[in-house]
Amino acid sequence: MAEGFASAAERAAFIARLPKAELHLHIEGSLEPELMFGLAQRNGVAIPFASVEEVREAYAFSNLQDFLDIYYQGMRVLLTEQDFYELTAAYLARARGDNVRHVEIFFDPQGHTERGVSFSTVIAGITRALDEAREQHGLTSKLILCFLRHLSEADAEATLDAALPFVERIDGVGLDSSEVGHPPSKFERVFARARSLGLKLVAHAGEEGPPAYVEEALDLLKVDRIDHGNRSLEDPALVRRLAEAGVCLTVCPLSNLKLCVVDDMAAHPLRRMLEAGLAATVNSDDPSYFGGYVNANYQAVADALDLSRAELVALARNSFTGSFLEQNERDRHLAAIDAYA
Ligand code: HPA
Ligand SMILES: [Zn+2]
Repeated sequence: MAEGFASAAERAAFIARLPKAELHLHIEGSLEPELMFGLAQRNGVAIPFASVEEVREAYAFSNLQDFLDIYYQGMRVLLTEQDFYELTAAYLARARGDNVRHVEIFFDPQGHTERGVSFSTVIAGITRALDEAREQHGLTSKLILCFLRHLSEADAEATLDAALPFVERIDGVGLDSSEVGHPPSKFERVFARARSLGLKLVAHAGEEGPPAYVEEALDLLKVDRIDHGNRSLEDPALVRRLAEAGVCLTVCPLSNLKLCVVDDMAAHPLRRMLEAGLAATVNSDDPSYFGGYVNANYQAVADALDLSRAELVALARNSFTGSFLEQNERDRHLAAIDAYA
């Protein structure tokens, strides 16, 4: 047992009550099978599953694309403002239950607008739930619009145009979907425009793609954070650069296992990242599809790697220092972690 914990149960209780932020969460990836069924029925959308159990059985993936195919199919049940509200409210309730104090949520507007759902419908439903959580529970949030990298840069530009009337509600842009063959360089111009609008910038890189994609995200897109970043470890010079610049990595242990980015949780690189001085964090990515929300991710990787109290505290601290919260807000959360630990 790692230093400081008498048992696995004691570590689980420590994780459960540790204040944390979640920085890598696709709201469409929090669609639980029960809600998928309910919305399919309410909206008259056909889904190729007979039961909730059948849906869960379909969640066996051998790579990112396997997952994406089912993820885009799942989101087809989301049609109305109320649907997006219920989706987001359900995630926020789970996050609160995990003692998450701040969330930075991705959404994929192109997955909806291409089906005829308007940008305003999507953003109205999501922000209604975010505002409610802030007012009722003090759970703060930022919203990050992701461009689908398997589509063209022109499509991303059109999506940024569609976002302009709502830019006050959007804190940043990101890049997700099929990574290999769609390098960050493909989106250099649209990221430059987002930057000129004052938006924060993030990108998925080094999940399946090579370390060079992480470098491109830094050099060409000028991102503030790297989502995943696992394959950075293959390049010692890149590791040194990320560590020296304090670039936050939003790591997703259960996602990595489910998408075969790691073969075994015991081989997960999280401790190696911390030992290399990287600002790694723990996140759930698509919790409904990958088998757990943020505490389940901390739990799975902490058990497999026998993480210590100090390592868990470092991960939680990194989640706030890597967030887009204002400095005084970050300091308030860091003080809460110090008081708890
Ligand atoms: O883990 C992911 N990687 C890339 N695209 C995604 N879209 C949702 N989740 C993911
Ligand atoms: Zn992701």
